[in-house]
Amino acid sequence: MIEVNHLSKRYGGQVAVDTVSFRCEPGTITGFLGPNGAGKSTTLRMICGLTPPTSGEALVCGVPYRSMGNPGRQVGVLLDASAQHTGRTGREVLALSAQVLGIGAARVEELLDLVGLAGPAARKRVRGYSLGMRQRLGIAHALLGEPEVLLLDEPANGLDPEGIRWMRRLLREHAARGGTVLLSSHLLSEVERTADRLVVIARGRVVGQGGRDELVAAGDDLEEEFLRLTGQRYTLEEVDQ
Ligand SMILES: Nc1ncnc2c1ncn2[C@@H]1O[C@H](COP(=O)(O)OP(=O)(O)OP(=O)(O)O)[C@@H](O)[C@H]1O
Repeated sequence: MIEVNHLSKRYGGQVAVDTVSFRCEPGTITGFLGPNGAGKSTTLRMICGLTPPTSGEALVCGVPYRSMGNPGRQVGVLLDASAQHTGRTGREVLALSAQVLGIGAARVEELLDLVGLAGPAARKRVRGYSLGMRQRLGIAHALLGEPEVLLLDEPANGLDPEGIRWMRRLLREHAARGGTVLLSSHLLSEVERTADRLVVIARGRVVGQGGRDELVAAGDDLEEEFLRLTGQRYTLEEVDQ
C-alpha cells in the first residue's frame, strides 16, 4: 500500500510537485503518467525518502519510507537504471545488495534467470550493458528482497517490445500475488495495458485519476483524454498562433 497525501516540492521559486494525493492498493498496478518534467520522478523520490518534501507526506506500508527498519524487504525501487555501478558485473551488483539485505546467493541466481541475464550476461560488466539490460538488472535489484511494494520510474525505457511484454507479465504476476505496483511513464501506450488505475500528472498537479473507463470521457479515447488532461492536445487554431 502506498498513500501520498498532499505532497509538494518546491525548488526555489519553482513548484515541481503541487499538493499531489493518491493511493495505490495491494493487488493493483497504478500507472503514474505525465509528460516530461511533470513531477513524476520528484514524487517517486519523495515516496522513497530520497527527496524531502516541502510539505505533505508519503506512507509506504503505513509508515514513511525512512522509518522502515529494512526497507529493501518491503519496497523494491528502480529509479534510474543508468545510475548503476558500471565497473561491476550484473551478478556482483545483485550479490552486493543481497549481502546488505541478508539474502542468500541462490536468490541472486534465481533473479538473473528471471530477468534474462543468466549466463554470459551475468559475467559482463554493467558498462557493457545496453539500456534494456540495465533496466532488467534494475528490476532484478528491485525484486531482490521479495518486497510487497514496487516503485518503478520509467522501467520500460530501453526495453524492446518483447521486453515490455515480459515486464508487463512480471508486474501483473506481482500484483496477482497481492503486491502493490506504482510505475511511472511519459508514454500512455506503455502503461495503458499494464495498469489497473492511472494517476495523470501535469505541471506538478494531479489532473486526473481513476480506472481507464473513469478517465475516458464519453466518445473520446484514452489517448485523447490523456493529451487533453496534460495540456498537450492543441486545437488547430492554437497551433496556428
Ligand atoms: N533537483 C532539482 N532542482 C531543481 N529543479 C528540479 C530538481 N529536480 C527536478 N526539478 C524540476 O522539477 C520539475 C519536475 O521534474 P521531474 O524530474 O520530477 O519530472 P518528470 O515528470 O519525472 O519528468 P521526466 O519524464 O522528464 O523524467 C521539472 O521542472 C524539473 O526541472
